[in-house]
Amino acid sequence: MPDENPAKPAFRTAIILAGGEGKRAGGRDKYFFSYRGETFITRLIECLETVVDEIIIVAKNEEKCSHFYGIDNVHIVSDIIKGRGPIGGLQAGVPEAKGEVIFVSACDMPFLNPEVVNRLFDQMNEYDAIIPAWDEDKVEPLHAIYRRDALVKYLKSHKSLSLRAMIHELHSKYISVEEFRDIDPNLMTFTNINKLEELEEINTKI
Ligand SMILES: Nc1nc2c(ncn2[C@@H]2O[C@H](COP(=O)(O)OP(=O)(O)OP(=O)(O)O)[C@@H](O)[C@H]2O)c(=O)[nH]1
Repeated sequence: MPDENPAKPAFRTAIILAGGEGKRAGGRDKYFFSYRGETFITRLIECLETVVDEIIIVAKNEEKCSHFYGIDNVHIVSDIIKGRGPIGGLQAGVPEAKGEVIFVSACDMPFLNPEVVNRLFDQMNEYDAIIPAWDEDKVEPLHAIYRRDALVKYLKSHKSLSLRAMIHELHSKYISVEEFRDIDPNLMTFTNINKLEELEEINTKI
């Protein structure tokens, strides 16, 4: 008899970390930077809604993101304690996540590629985290997949606000970014814009 109830794929959450001081951007909110008239945060939502079931935006200032209220499957939460960096953002976002697996994204990645995100989800298996890596020293923990339970456990007992310490403690698998060149030849998905000059450059050159 055919299987009438095939295994449902795991519910997927994306967390966009939209806080930070943006010192290198002159104190500006990078998620409101625009690429060709569209804000980074809108571009991220448009990309991620094609590959996850819900999106959680963790904002330093929830009010500033209030125009995203009402978008299907997009939730906005505030940092519980401000100024703790990305780990602080995760402390607010992870408890809200319904997904067993979570894509964690920075807010300053305007060229996020949904196929790359999908491929990361496909690698999950028995690991706590799947982290793209350029080499041993340069890794992409804010363009990575995490198992929710592992994050919950880590965030309950962590002693450091360092992302590097977190991925070191988790059972992480590192994947060379080169694995994604077939779908994103220039690896644009990993581009992150920290400075006004970099913003100007992408809007004039690309
Ligand atoms: N929710 C939340 N996100 C944060 C926090 N700190 C950093 N982030 C996010 O984490 C990502 C990486 O942050 P960075 O670019 O390293 O730091 P930044 O503070 O945004 O920028 P700089 O001050 O220039 O270092 C960005 O998407 C930030 O928005 C925070 O305290 N809360």
